[in-house]
Amino acid sequence: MANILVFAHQQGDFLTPGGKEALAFGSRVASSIGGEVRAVLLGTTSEQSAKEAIACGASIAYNVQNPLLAEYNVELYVNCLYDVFQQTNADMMVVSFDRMGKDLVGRLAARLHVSAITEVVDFKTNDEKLTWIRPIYGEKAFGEYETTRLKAVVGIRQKSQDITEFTENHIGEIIPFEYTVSKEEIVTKLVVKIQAALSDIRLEDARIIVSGGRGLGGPEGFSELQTLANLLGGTVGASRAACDAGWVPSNLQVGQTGAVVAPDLYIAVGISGASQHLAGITSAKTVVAINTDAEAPIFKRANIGLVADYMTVIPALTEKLKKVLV
Ligand SMILES: Cc1cc2nc3c(=O)[nH]c(=O)nc-3n(C[C@H](O)[C@H](O)[C@H](O)COP(=O)(O)OP(=O)(O)OC[C@H]3O[C@@H](n4cnc5c(N)ncnc54)[C@H](O)[C@@H]3O)c2cc1C
Repeated sequence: MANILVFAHQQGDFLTPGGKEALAFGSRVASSIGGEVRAVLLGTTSEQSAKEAIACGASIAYNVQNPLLAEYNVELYVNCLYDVFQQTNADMMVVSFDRMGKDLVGRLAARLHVSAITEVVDFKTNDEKLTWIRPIYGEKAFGEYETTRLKAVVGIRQKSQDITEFTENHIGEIIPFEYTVSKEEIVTKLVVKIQAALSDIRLEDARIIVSGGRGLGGPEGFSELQTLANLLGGTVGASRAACDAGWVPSNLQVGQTGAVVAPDLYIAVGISGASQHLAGITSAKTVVAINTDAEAPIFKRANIGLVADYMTVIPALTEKLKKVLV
């Protein structure tokens, strides 16, 4: 019977959507190949998130209570997850491939000497082989990758799993897990924390995103997008070109190498719509594009398109909305 260990990442007392997705995926694999899901929670002081992990399908939730783990540190997290994996004889580790997962998956797989499979959205089983499915070529195709043995660290693509079907009635056990480390042993130290985001709403959780690209011509344009986003109760995103230019912090980047988002409304302003950008917005419900170039690829993805200069459209739209909403 396979022992599938899931890193159930929590924020405060609750699991993150990514942590729940990883549990949902682990549960699907477990019921398909015959196995059980165990969750590992790092740095928790309350049992609330461990109970949630059990409601999400875990038969055991290992609660690693160490105050040094309260703050994310890649070195500590890899060491601790490695210990839990080895000591619980796990066969496979499932991790959400969110920002933290992108940091962890490769390092953990290297430590464990197992395969790392990233951006996984689905799987198939046949003849004791597992086939992992992940988008390739900027979502234009899906690749299938076989592993002949279970041992692997699997990174689940964000927003790819259904997390609506959990039941509070699932029964499981919370087991405290001892992980000891002294401050002196930690090589990587957090020196300073810099508040980078323009908004408190995480891109991955936002219902409305107003995103800007190189077409804004500079950082000033982003203040206008911020005003519009605030009015709509949303947040600001950006293309890689705008982030690379230093106009906004890189944590606002949407796309293949940035955040994968699934808002109800995505307003792309001065963004051409390169495949790498579109890879981050495949799950956006309604896309509005504002671009001066009628041939820009973003219009193929957009539900509503305006061939116009953003400098005329955004202030007019903001004024109109102020009258209606404020
Ligand atoms: C491996 C790899 C990974 C990548 N990952 C990402 C990623 O995660 N996210 C990402 O975004 N990119 C990514 N890129 C970069 C991507 O290929 C594009 O270069 C980038 O998305 C372009 O950004 P942009 O649309 O802002 O700029 P541009 O392509 O330069 O487009 C600017 C647009 O603004 C329009 N415009 C100009 N003036 C105005 C105006 N006044 N009003 C309205 N519109 C105007 C122009 O017509 C144009 O369409 C990646 C590239 C590689 C190679």
